[in-house]
Amino acid sequence: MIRLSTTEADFEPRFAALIEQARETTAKVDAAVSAIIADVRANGDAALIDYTQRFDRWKPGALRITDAELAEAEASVEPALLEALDLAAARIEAFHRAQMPADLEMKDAQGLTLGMRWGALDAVGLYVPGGKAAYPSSVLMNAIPARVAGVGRVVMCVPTPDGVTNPLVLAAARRAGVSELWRVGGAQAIAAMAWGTESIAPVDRIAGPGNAYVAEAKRQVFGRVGIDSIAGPSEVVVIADASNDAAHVAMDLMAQAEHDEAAQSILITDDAAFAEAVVQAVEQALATLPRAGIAGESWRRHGAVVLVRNWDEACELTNRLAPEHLQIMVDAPRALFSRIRHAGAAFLGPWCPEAVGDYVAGPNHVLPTGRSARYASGLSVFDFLKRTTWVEADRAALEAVGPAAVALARAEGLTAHAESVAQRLRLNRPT
Ligand SMILES: NC(=O)c1ccc[n+]([C@@H]2O[C@H](COP(=O)([O-])OP(=O)(O)OC[C@H]3O[C@@H](n4cnc5c(N)ncnc54)[C@H](O)[C@@H]3O)[C@@H](O)[C@H]2O)c1
Ligand SMILES: N[C@H](CO)Cc1c[nH]c[nH+]1
Ligand SMILES: [Zn+2]
Repeated sequence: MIRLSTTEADFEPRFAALIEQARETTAKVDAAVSAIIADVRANGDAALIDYTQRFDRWKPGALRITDAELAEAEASVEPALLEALDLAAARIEAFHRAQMPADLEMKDAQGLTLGMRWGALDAVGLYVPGGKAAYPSSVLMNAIPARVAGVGRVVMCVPTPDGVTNPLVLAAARRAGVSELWRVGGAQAIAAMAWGTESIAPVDRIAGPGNAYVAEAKRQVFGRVGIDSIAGPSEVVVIADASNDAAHVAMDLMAQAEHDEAAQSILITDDAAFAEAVVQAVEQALATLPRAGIAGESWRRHGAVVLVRNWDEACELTNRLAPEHLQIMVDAPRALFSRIRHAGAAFLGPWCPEAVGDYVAGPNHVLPTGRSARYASGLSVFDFLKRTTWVEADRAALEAVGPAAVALARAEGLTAHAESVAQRLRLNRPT
């Protein structure tokens, strides 16, 4: 963990290095990932089985998880957990249904009718992480928007380390309407969904979070398929003033740190004593957390406490960090939020820990990382929809706008373009 203060002379290079850390995570694994993708393209299922043996420590007899296994798993989950899953699912569905856009149709002054029609993708691949922890919540976050958008074939890949399948993951997949479930993880799963293998038919777009290997693999298959965003190792920036409980802030930082040694948790505050209280509280938390190994490593390697002179500085630094998650725990958090341009998702006020967004708030927890929140957004129904624009014209409409099209086509030297309009209007060719 590093301590930074905007009053220090060497602040700028040290802060720049902190920004780079998150980007470097996926860059470090790019060669390993391209080799895995090439192998899956060449050797299909055999490569998937080989990598599962190597990275997940077991050899699958069958790659696909059957409907019977899904039903059996669901039956084994305690009812209280299924109720929690259903509450989360209902809230996620309500929020994503509210996102569904309307088609557009307008008739303009020249008499053309112009439209934009939304349509669902045919087949999508969802990655649900499962290396260091199982993520039933990520099943819901991935699959519900896909289903709400109207996707026909919803494929899901999840690693099952040591051959152990998490029953709640399977229950979530069943309830969220996943059509095919495969026990494959990592870059090999992304390659399989992008290129196809003997058993897994390729999809049109891949969504979902994962570790550095998964995030880099999505980046590398982009173009062959669409992707949602680079949703890699988790990140949080907490902007907090001294009125907060240091133990709460420490736990908010550790909530992301416990995902992955590569995760990044950053506190920005204007109070030096509060900063130290949070650092102490983090140490205390690490003494009790079951995942202290991962969280401690993440905190030591990528954690930071940044002391600022004022909230203007906090906003500027946050915009440069473009974190996946931002918690704002100051007076009038909305006013400060209005000055934030780059963050995947924001959580306002002391009663809104980010973990509420991970599970039950409703907005998606699959969010851009590695500073990609500067240009990307969290998963939504829009990742499973695409637009087709359309135009309808009658003779009068073509007469109104056609001559301008002819003039522009001739200016571009594209005679067939010009003629396709001109002949309809019986215009004369230029001499
Ligand atoms: N950004 C988001 O929206 C979001 C949401 C949830 C989780 N996450 C992140 O997802 C990640 C989950 O990571 P995880 O590891 O628990 O599960 P994971 O499923 O993402 O990764 C496990 C897979 O990684 C591959 N792998 C591991 N070591 C490898 C190696 N040396 N070489 C090649 N491949 C290797 C294996 O194939 C393994 O199956 C965390 O980083 C977490 O922070 C992000
Ligand atoms: N915080 C993660 C996104 O970075 C999502 C998650 C799932 N379960 C718990 N947390
Ligand atoms: Zn989380």
